[in-house]
Amino acid sequence: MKPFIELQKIGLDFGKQTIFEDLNLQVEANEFISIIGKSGTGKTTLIRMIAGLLAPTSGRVLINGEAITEPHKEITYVFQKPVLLEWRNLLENVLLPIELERKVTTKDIDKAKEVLKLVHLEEDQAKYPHECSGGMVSRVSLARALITNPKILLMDEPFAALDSITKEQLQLELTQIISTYHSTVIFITHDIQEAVFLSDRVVLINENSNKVNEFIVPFPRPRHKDLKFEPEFQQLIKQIYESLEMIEG
Ligand SMILES: Nc1ncnc2c1ncn2[C@@H]1O[C@H](COP(=O)(O)OP(=O)(O)OP(=O)(O)O)[C@@H](O)[C@H]1O
Repeated sequence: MKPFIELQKIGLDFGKQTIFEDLNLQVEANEFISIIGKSGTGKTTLIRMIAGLLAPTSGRVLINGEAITEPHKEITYVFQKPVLLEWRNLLENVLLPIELERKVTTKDIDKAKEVLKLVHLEEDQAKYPHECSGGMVSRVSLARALITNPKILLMDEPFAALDSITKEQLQLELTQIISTYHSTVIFITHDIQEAVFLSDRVVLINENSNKVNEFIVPFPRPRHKDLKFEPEFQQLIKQIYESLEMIEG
């Protein structure tokens, strides 16, 4: 079976700086993978290429066997720093991707309310961004990504700025949401525990941004937060940590 997302022999230079030399990666449909690597290894650059926002210098990015040359309708990008429009309430912010394409219908409004409910913000839809906590802003950003039913969700450290309790709640919500939406997810994080808890596979990349190691996460879904205290879970974190230490030197 051909992979849903395939990076074939990717090379990328920014001027004299080589970011990728020969990166190969395959992602199956409905798979959740996390990418971990030291700051500056090219993780954001990698998902910008998958999003069609940046062309590789050599090699190809294929989605469902077709080369990506521009932003793709079925891909949604959740940024590191969520950007909400301050003059629009939360419901209106969630509706933005639809409005940029066409006239909003009552069905769209119902759908926006449904995704806001999924992220536990149904009571807050009339609030404005300045009235929201960091966790709420991240939830709105996730709801806005879901309204288009994306086949592929690219998430760039979406929870990095949150406190650990809020982060944990959002991780649990994300696992539930993904099982409802059947999206394929590529998730960037610096947090090994987060990567293991959320993913089917954790991919480590190094300084030359060539994939160096990957770890299959064998725990069945749905995953409960107590999984984090299981010895097998801790053992896998240790293995990834040691592998990361080795590639970072
Ligand atoms: N548009 C660009 N033009 C030139 N250089 C760039 C551009 N975008 C990124 N870079 C450089 O490419 C390298 C990789 O950047 P990238 O943001 O992908 O790293 P990252 O692994 O996501 O880092 P972090 O973990 O800190 O977010 C960095 O050295 C960065 O300065």
